[in-house]
Amino acid sequence: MTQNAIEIRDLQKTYGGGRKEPAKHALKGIDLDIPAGSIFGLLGPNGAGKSTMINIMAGLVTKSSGNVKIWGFDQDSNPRQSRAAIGVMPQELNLDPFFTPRGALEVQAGLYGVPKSQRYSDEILEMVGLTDKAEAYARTLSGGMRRRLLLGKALVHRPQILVLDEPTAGVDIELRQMLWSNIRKLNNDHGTTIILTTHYLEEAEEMCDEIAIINQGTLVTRDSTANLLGQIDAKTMVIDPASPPTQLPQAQGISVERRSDGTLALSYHAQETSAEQVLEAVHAAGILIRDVKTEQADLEDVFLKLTAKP
Ligand SMILES: Nc1ncnc2c1ncn2[C@@H]1O[C@H](COP(=O)(O)OP(=O)(O)OP(=O)(O)O)[C@@H](O)[C@H]1O
Repeated sequence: MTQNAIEIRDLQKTYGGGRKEPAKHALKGIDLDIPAGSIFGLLGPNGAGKSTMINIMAGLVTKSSGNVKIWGFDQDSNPRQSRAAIGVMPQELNLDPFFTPRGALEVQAGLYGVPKSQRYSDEILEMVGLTDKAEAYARTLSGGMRRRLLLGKALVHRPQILVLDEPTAGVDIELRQMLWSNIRKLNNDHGTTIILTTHYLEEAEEMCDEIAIINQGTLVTRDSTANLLGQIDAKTMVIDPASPPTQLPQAQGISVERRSDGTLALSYHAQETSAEQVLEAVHAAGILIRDVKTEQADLEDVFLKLTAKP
C-alpha cells in the first residue's frame, strides 16, 4: 500500500474561454498529499475549484499543467492504473433511464473491464439498499435511490480511493445517514480512502480526519480537523444566573451578551484571558451561578476566518 493515496504537485487548470468569455484560471498551483486510508474533506466556497480538482483526479477533466499521482501511479505515464484506483460518485444524477440498477452496475463493470467472475453486483445492491429494486427501471427510482445507485456504480471496480462530490447535498436525513454509514464501513472494513467535497461544515467536522480548504484556486490550509478547530481560540462561556443580574460582569478582554433565555454569554480569547478570570468577573458582579457551560468554535468559524476576503 502506498503511503499517500493522492499526490498533487503544482496543479494548474485554466478553462479555455470562448470568444465572449475570458479564460478562467480555476486552479493556480495546488500541492496536496492525501494519506491512504483517510477520510479527507475538500472544502471551499462556490467556485473555489473543488469540482475541477476532483474531476482531474478522476481523469474526467484534463489538467493544464502539474503532476498528479493516484495510488502511486502517475496520471500521465500510467493513465490506466491511475484511473482503475479511483471511483467517483458524481453530483448530478446522470443515470440512463432505461437501465435497471443491476444492469447499470453490470454495464459500469464492463466499462472498467471487470471480468464477469469478479463482479459483485448483488453485494453492491445489498450494501446500498437496492436489492428489492434490482430490476426496476432507473426512471422509476426516487432521487435518493438514484444517488445510492451512483454510489454503487463508483464501486464496481473495487477502487482503493472513492471520491464523492457533495454526496449529501439536498438529501434527507435518513438517506444522509445511510450514505454516511456506507462510507464509514468502506473506510473501516476495506481501508478505502474517501475524498469528499461538502458544503456542510458539520458533516466535515464529524466525518473527516483531515481537511483541505481551497479558495479561488489556491490551497488556503490543510490540516487535521482537530488542529483546524484548535486554531480558533475564541471561546464563549454561558452562565445561567441564579437570579436576574443587577449588573453585568466587566473586565478587559471579555464581552458580555444577555441572551433571551436569561443566560449571559461571555466571549473571550483563551490565549489572553483564562476561564478563571471570566469566573472572577462574574463573581465580582455579584452574580450567583446556577449552571455554566462553554461553547467551542466550530469549523464554520475556521472556514470564515480562512476564506475571508482581505
Ligand atoms: N467547463 C468550464 N468552463 C469554464 N469555466 C469553468 C468550467 N468549469 C468550472 N469553471 C470555472 O472554474 C471555477 C472553479 O469551478 P469549480 O466547479 O471547480 O468550483 P467548485 O469549488 O467545485 O464550486 P461549487 O461548490 O460551486 O461546485 C469557477 O469559476 C467556474 O466558473
